[in-house]
Amino acid sequence: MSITQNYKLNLIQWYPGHIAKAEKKLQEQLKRVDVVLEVRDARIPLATNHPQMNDWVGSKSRVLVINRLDMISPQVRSVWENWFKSQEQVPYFTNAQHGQGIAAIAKAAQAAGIELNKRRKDRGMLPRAVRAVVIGFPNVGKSALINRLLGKRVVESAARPGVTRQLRWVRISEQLQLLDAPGVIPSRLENQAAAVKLAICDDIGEASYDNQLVAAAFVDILNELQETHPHLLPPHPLLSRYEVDSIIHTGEAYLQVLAEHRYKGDVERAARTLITDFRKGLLGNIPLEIPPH
Ligand SMILES: Nc1nc2c(ncn2[C@@H]2O[C@H](COP(=O)(O)OP(=O)(O)OP(=O)(O)O)[C@@H](O)[C@H]2O)c(=O)[nH]1
Repeated sequence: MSITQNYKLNLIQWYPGHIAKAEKKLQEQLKRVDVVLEVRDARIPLATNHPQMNDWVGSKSRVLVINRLDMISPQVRSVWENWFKSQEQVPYFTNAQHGQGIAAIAKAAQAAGIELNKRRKDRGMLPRAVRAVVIGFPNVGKSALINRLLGKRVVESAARPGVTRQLRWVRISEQLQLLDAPGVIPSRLENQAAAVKLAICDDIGEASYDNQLVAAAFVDILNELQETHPHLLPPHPLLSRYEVDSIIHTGEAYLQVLAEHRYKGDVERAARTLITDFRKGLLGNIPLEIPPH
């Protein structure tokens, strides 16, 4: 059992109506496509998986995109690659900000079209372009991925989700067309260990939370990983940046010590700085999850 499961975060639940509405919108999008491009955050590939995903995708083809490749080390990428392989899944690693790995995504989606058109031909139907949608948790890089696939900006990156508008198809190639709006997976906050990781990575959408609890959980996760997998982390990431090491402290105690050392005792400022520095990559490439055994 992970340390973070002991945290009771003050995460505000989405209203049930809100979740139902988001799920309905997602279903509307999924209904229209042959292929689902599912985007996850490379720092937390498991917390950015939704327990209902298999049901939603059903028998459609699925391309598993692990985005923010630049935020994990090559070693961490490699252990995830092996783990997904052991689960009989193929992960496609991307950096949607700079365009790495994008061509392989388009190719994988198009490959699904070959099967599709074989079936159509058998039924005497004309071939058509394969239809796809990009889905994922808030802020994982869905819009950036769509824009990269298109090679131009059609979707406002970082636009707030929830605005209803007409679904439109955009053509990526002769063989592939894409819904221009990404599908947002509604947060499920029952799993607090996953929720805290989503909050640390800013992948949780419109929920509010206690910065100090989130920052303390971050330090606890980091300490745990430093003990179990030191070779997968940068050496002493907090000591290097703040001149105070975390390893001898609990997350909560570390915030106090850091606040005293650098922020005149302002614990909230220490917490916000920690989270922001992590999100900006200023602490180095730190994964918050490594594959389970
Ligand atoms: N470092 C890094 N940043 C990325 C990457 N992909 C996207 N981003 C950035 O992450 C932020 C969120 O990206 P978006 O494309 O808006 O994410 P989204 O999933 O569409 O977000 P919502 O609209 O909130 O659901 C933006 O500032 C992007 O520039 C990546 O691979 N690496």
